[in-house]
Amino acid sequence: MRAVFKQLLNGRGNFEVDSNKGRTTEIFGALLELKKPRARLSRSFSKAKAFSPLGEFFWYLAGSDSVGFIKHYIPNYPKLIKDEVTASGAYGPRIFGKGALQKRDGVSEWDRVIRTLREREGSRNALIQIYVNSDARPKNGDKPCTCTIQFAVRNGQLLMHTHMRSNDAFFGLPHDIFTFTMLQEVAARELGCGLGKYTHSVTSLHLYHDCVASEDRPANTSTSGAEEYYREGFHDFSPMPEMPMGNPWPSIEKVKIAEQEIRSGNSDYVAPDDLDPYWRDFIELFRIHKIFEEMKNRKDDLRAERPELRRVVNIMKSISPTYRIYILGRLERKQFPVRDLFENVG
Ligand SMILES: O=c1ccn([C@H]2C[C@H](O)[C@@H](COP(=O)(O)O)O2)c(=O)[nH]1
Repeated sequence: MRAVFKQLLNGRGNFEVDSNKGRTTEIFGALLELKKPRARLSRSFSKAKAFSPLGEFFWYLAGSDSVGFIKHYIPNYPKLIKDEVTASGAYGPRIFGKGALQKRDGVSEWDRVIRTLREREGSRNALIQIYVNSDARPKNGDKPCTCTIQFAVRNGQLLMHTHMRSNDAFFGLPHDIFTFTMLQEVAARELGCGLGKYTHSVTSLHLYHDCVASEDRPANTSTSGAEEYYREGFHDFSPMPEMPMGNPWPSIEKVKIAEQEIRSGNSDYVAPDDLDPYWRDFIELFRIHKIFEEMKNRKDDLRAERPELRRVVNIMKSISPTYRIYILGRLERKQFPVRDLFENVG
């Protein structure tokens, strides 16, 4: 993130481009390489998001194209794709769907790719195409930005390469890196391989000068947000915990059920006892997100909500310290003095 912002804010050879979503500074033909894909959360105090990428990751895993689902994590989503109900360009059905879209008789693209690599490690064919030519029709408001994701096994390590036609460096890139490197780790565990590097190429990697103001996206936040992030200096690149060994799908299925229950209203959901803490943490993060949403929807003053905050703090104490900064960052953004939280809530 630092390298990308540095290049976009000061670098030579960038283009200034008027897109249909606003004026941008663009790097044309970027190649990013993450040697440690678990360091997928690039954190500063002002920009530390975990809830929305995690929600988006489970939206993919669920194979869903429901706008109602993703709106819970990214409120602005319907505006971005100009549809309130169905995200026709959603990645989940294209990766995990087994139905008509793929016309593959019950085998998802994901399963085909895993099978391909099981049969022949050297394959250059473990590729999932996301953007298809029929997406290009002019009136389509939801043209996928990701063209392909591709997996390969080299020296016993599972590598992944994504190609995107278009990537918003401030809002989109952190989400895309998070979700795709999570998919990489799922594939590595499923195949019993080590986790190799993640590479990510983008035709147009850009930063908006002015973006349309909305609840989630105040006007002109990309450039100034990137400048602020860059200037801030505090960046934590410590990796996320490692996904437990073995086939991750039984645990993923449990978290998918939990996520759906919590999103539908049950913020007291109790995670199954036999679930590894790695996966249980995600359930607890979904609960915290739900508690924040309930408070927001009731338009309550956060400071007056001590019992709710107590619940958040208790959950926070029970999960990996990795995620604390996101919870505290969320409270800060709501102008809740974190110091008070510790003094008054414990
Ligand atoms: O996964 C995604 C989806 C969208 N975008 C951004 C890239 C563009 O700024 C915008 C889509 O606009 P077009 O490229 O379709 O004009 O959304 C991303 O960064 N990542």
